[in-house]
Amino acid sequence: MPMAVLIIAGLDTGGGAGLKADIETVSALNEHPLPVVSAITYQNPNEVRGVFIAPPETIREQIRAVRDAFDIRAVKIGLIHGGAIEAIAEETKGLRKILDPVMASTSGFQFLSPEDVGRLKKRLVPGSIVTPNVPEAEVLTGIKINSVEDMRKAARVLVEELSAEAAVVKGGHLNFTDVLYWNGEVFEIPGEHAEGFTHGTGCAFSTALAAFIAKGLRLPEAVEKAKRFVEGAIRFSRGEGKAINPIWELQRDAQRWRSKEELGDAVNRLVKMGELLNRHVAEVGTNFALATDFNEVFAVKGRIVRYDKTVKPVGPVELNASDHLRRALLKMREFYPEVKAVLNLRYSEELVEKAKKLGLKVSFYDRREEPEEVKRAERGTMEWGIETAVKRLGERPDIVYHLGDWGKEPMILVFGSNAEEVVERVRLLIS
Ligand SMILES: Cc1ncc(COP(=O)(O)OP(=O)(O)O)c(N)n1
Ligand SMILES: Cc1nc(C(=O)O)sc1CCOP(=O)(O)O
Repeated sequence: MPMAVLIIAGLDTGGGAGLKADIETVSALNEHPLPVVSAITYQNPNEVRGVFIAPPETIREQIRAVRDAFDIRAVKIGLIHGGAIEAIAEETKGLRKILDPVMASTSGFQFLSPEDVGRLKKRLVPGSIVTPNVPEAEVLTGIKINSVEDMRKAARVLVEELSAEAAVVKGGHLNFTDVLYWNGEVFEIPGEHAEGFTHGTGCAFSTALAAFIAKGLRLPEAVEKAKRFVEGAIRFSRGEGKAINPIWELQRDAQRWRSKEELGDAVNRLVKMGELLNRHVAEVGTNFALATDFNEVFAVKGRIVRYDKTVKPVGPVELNASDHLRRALLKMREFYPEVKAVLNLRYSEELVEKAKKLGLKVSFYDRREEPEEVKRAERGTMEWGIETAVKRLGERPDIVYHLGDWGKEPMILVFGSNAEEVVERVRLLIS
């Protein structure tokens, strides 16, 4: 049965941080969110314009309503106002609290005054698991933090002098290592830089921590899992809200499933063109790649090869079963994100002419023009080639070909906005 997690936080109208991120986080981790609105912010992905503070009594009544009906296993406290601190402290007495001391937005809007910070230290830090980032830990402890050693000192002060149950000082602003001080022990949780949007990371981390605590995990394990959850939420973040994506795992898995099905069906239709396709299969084999919205790429393991008079896929459709096409596709998607699929055919003038006659947009690159530094680099040729072809045409190419080079087979790449479109283009080209 899902565990109830009480969330006291503000609403971000931009849909990036605050309650929306918190509710998604708890739901994604399969627990039950109990959202208590502490403030309504007027913000978009670029700026916080203002904030309406919920009166303390409305926060009190919201908490009471759910305390009376749910078995609350953890409380996450995010953006709050100084005036509500007393009510929150009273109404959450006896509950396990995770306090994200939100002081300012990344864009610079100040949520807590110095007096409010003083009240927070006195009334909510004691007994809570506090999750400050480096600037917040500096304000709370007065310690200047430039190293992991300084993070350890700050975490220790939060527990031993300010009476927190535990402190997690997050190293995102420093070196990605988080420092947990708990039960007299220091734990270092290393992390890695994840590429993506980071707005809302503090909210998602503390809420994921609350959800893992609600599941009954020991604190060090809960911190480790919350950190990995947030790394995924950054890596699989999406452009709309310019923020982390707490439901990344659900969306990623759904997209993986759909893409595998779509490509599998398309490969089946393609191999039905066996005899016609046979002579257009490249010497190195033909592969067929399909990208998800998260830029994960499926392809045919072992490629599609000639087989007697027909063709056959060597293995099944799998994630990361392509190197060349994956890189070509991802580069094309940097210019044209709507392009999702690509397939390679053996080069022939006949196919290029046919493509032009069909009205497809054709471009090319010449490997002999590849700059020396790209040639020397391990893996830059496909990316350079696609960029060159895109820039040469000045619009989205449907077909990109190259004439090969020493030891490199000439090739035609057929792009499409989905796997079916690529199959259809191949059908028209070879028929
Ligand atoms: C309603 C609301 N709550 C929290 C924040 C802070 O978000 P952000 O600036 O992205 O900082 P982190 O949560 O990522 O540390 C907010 N802007 N709005
Ligand atoms: C080997 C090769 N070179 C290509 C090119 O366009 O230059 S296409 C290709 C075949 C597909 O490779 P993969 O299975 O790594 O995607």
